[in-house]
Amino acid sequence: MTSTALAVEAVVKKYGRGRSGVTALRGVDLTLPTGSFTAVMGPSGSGKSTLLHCAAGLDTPTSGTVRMGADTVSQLGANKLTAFRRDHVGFVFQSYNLLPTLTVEDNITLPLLLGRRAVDRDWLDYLIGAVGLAERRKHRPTELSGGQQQRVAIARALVTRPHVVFGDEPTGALDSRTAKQVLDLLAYTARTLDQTILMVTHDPVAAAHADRVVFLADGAVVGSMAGGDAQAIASRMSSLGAW
Ligand SMILES: Nc1ncnc2c1ncn2[C@@H]1O[C@H](COP(=O)(O)OP(=O)(O)OP(=O)(O)O)[C@@H](O)[C@H]1O
Repeated sequence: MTSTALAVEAVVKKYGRGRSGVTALRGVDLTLPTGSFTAVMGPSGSGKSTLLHCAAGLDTPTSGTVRMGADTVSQLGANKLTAFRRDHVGFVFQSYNLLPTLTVEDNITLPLLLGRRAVDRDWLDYLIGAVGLAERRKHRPTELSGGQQQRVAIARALVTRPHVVFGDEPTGALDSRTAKQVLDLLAYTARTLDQTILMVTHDPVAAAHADRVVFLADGAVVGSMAGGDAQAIASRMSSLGAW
């Protein structure tokens, strides 16, 4: 039986109030089974980043609930939310956000250090090997290519064995060949490590690496597609008036 890693239920997000207020999400439901790789696409301003931020506990919905594992994330106060994100959520952003003074290995284990958790050496060795950086573990980020730096960020996102890894345009800064390697790595972690992934992207080629693409328009889910190729995803985006 598949379990649910993330459940977003009836999430509404409003910014501001009154006439200048903006409703960015209008009652979004989204369920991610454990080990699934989901891409979120939609026109500019459709609410993709807002959804990612609310789902990941970076922001709080105006109403509705977000559950991850046994926790109702949307009900946690600020301090508990910070600890929850550190211990149970992984992030991969377009900018790699690595600390330049730390080695590859120390960047990867930083979330454990911050959470005062022990480093599982076997898991660390496995991850460094899986992201193809076994020869680079003592190197610093400036000695690595963009793709290698993003692979460090992916290992760092996985090191806590999070409920969900959230990606915000994780390949936005990479050339297409390197982007493919990073996306293949994300798909591999979903398939072989049962890691659940939610990725926001503008790129149909990137979205095609996911098992499912969810389309947002004007703050609402307007459809989804499983197993579509880049062309099918692009034509669905065109029908939403995205291009
Ligand atoms: N902090 C904020 N204050 C007010 N309005 C906001 C804020 N953040 C987002 N919005 C508005 O909410 C709506 C959704 O924005 P969001 O950034 O989630 O869209 P997006 O689909 O990620 O867009 P893009 O693809 O351009 O990054 C937009 O109308 C945006 O202007």
